[in-house]
Amino acid sequence: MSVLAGNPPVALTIAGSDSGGGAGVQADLKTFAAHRAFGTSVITALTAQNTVGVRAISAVAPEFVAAQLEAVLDDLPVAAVKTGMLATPETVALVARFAPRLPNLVVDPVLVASSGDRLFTADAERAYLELLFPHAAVVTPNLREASVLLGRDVLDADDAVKAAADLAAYGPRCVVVKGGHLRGSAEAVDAVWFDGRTSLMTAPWIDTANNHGTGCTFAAATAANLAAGAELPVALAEAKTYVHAALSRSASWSLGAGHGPLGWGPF
Ligand SMILES: Nc1ncnc2c1ncn2[C@@H]1O[C@H](COP(=O)(O)OP(=O)(O)O)[C@@H](O)[C@H]1O
Ligand SMILES: Cc1ncc(COP(=O)(O)OP(=O)(O)O)c(N)n1
Repeated sequence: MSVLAGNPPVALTIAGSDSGGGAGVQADLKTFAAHRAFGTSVITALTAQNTVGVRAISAVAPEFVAAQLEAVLDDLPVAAVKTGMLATPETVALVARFAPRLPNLVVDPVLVASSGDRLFTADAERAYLELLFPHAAVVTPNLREASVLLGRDVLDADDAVKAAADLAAYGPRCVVVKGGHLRGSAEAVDAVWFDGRTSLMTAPWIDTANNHGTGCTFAAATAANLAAGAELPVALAEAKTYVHAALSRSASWSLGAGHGPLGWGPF
């Protein structure tokens, strides 16, 4: 048994609960643990969800989200933060007010689950752009989220490159437009805008239906790497490698009738 010398880095997820354990807070805490970060959580919504879809959502009142944030931040040395499902524009505004206390802020603007179920108030997405993006170290929309945020189609790698640059105008230090829903390529391609330049980040494509929670896992791994002191480009590259490994581990599992979870480890 190995014993850690000193304290582990502390990471915080501000996100919704996925009862099925594949996405949301559950995915984030498992990802933090796999990175040897001490995970803390502020829950913004409960979802009754499984590998097939989302059956019901109950948003947590913003005052109670604030109470959770105060409790964690008043006591624990949080070194990086990931936001996932924030559910309502009121909660986006609240998290933005806490931004000065949220170091290394990774914003995954969760709007719609891959199952097609909405996870954020319709037509209120500008709250993300105007209130939260300016505080982010990195924002990580998928293709559909980039489309909704920009009000135009983002369908292929060229569109993703342009979208990353356009979203950067809202003030985050870095933008990753994730290409996990691009089809017909041997590679999983993401567009990254950083320091005024756009590049592509790639990994071999894993052919599996067990892809529920890839976005949560990527953002949480990035936050865990930042909490451990990694520079942003390294944090992103290592998160990409980790998602690939986690997808490989669970590729042949059959947990649930729909899109199954990732193998975060140590399985
Ligand atoms: N089948 C796959 N094989 C390899 N990488 C993947 C696969 N699906 C998604 N990814 C990667 O997982 C990360 C999350 O992307 P994506 O699935 O688009 O996010 P979301 O879950 O938010 O829709 C990205 O780095 C993407 O390239
Ligand atoms: C509670 C909760 N949060 C986030 C998601 C979306 O997860 P994500 O990894 O972005 O994507 P998919 O698994 O839907 O592809 C969720 N479903 N539930």
